Amino acid sequence: MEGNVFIVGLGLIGGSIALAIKKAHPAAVVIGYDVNGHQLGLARSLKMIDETARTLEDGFAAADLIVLATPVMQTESILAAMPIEQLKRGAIVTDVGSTKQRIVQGARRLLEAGVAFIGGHPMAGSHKSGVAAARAHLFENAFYILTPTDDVPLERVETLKQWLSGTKAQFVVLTPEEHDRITGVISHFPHLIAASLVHQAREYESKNALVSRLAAGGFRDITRIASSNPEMWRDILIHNKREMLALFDRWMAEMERLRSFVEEENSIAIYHYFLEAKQFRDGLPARTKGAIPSFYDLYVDVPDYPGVISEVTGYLAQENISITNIRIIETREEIYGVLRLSFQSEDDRARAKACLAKHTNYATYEG
Ligand SMILES: NC(=O)C1=CN([C@@H]2O[C@H](COP(=O)(O)OP(=O)(O)OC[C@H]3O[C@@H](n4cnc5c(N)ncnc54)[C@H](O)[C@@H]3O)[C@@H](O)[C@H]2O)C=CC1
Ligand SMILES: O=C(O)C(=O)Cc1ccc(O)cc1
Repeated sequence: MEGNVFIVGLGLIGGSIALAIKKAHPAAVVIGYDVNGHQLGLARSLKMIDETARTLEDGFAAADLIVLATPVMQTESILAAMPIEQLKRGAIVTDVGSTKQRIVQGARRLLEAGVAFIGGHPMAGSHKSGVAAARAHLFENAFYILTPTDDVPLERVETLKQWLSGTKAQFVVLTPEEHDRITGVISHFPHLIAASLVHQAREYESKNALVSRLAAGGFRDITRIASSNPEMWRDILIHNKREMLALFDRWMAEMERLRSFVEEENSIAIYHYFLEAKQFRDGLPARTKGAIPSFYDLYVDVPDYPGVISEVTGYLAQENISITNIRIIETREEIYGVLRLSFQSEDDRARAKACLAKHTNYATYEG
């Protein structure tokens, strides 16, 4: 597609969207703006954007597609101040915020003026922030939720999907209310729980320094998301306050129930509690695309020396096994690190496992 795309907020998500748009639409001109001059300069020097806008107004006036990739509170303020009369006729406005009701509500003034605002939320990301962590493939295989209101013609939604086709995400249309309810339970509330578990461990740590040294395995898995950006999550929780409060009530009632099982040493109830949770979790569509993007992961214990990643990827390349994602997980011990390789299919993962067993003695396990 051709035209001007204006991306406001060149961080992890804005940068990744810019890369995906440039990849799919080389003829488009991607213009960027960020209040942080360093992020903006970096995006320009990494060639994620073609131009920088001097002011927000300059960018808005030039754009056929406007992508607001700022933290949710800022997105609300930008929408409130957007000079509607200066927008191009037919321009589409979207955002990438993790919450939707307040943002779509804030965009009502655009919708009332006939501007197509289509709320968006790519359901993938990272605990990292900033443009340096942006990747064109960040959203590959992930769900990308769109929340158009009834006033937006379907054909505009299709145009937006085409603009975003380079994300290789799977689009799902929901109402803003459905979006906030679902993401509340699977994403927002879990961040809160993860942070609270870390607080609990930290309190114990003050009594026994061994706590953090022994914190491994399950604790690290369940608290990974506590390393996310605190400002971003503060704003998300406030935006989705209504759902959070409802979830707090349910969670506390659930904890009371569970507490009583333990207090009464009700082994049958405890066993069933774990069993039912296991059955539901094991049955999540991990083999297809879940709400949290899932891949066929293979964990490889690799010695911590330079070049080990290219060694591993080199063997896989020799056998034409393609990797959709690669990540180094925090080193668990001094000598070994864990490399997480993601594949598109079970078959690719099995081939990779066999390939690495043939060429190396690194332990592998599926995740
Ligand atoms: N980080 C993640 O994993 C995901 C984040 N999101 C959503 O994407 C949005 C952006 O998040 P990230 O890219 O992670 O954050 P980030 O911190 O990496 O980037 C945000 C950028 O917006 C800029 N910014 C802030 N206020 C601005 C303003 N008024 N005008 C122009 N630029 C401004 C900041 O300087 C920063 O460069 C948030 O709304 C978040 O809810 C959605 C999916 C995943
Ligand atoms: O890294 C993780 O597990 C995340 O939770 C990433 C993420 C963060 C915010 C979103 O709105 C969607 C996905």
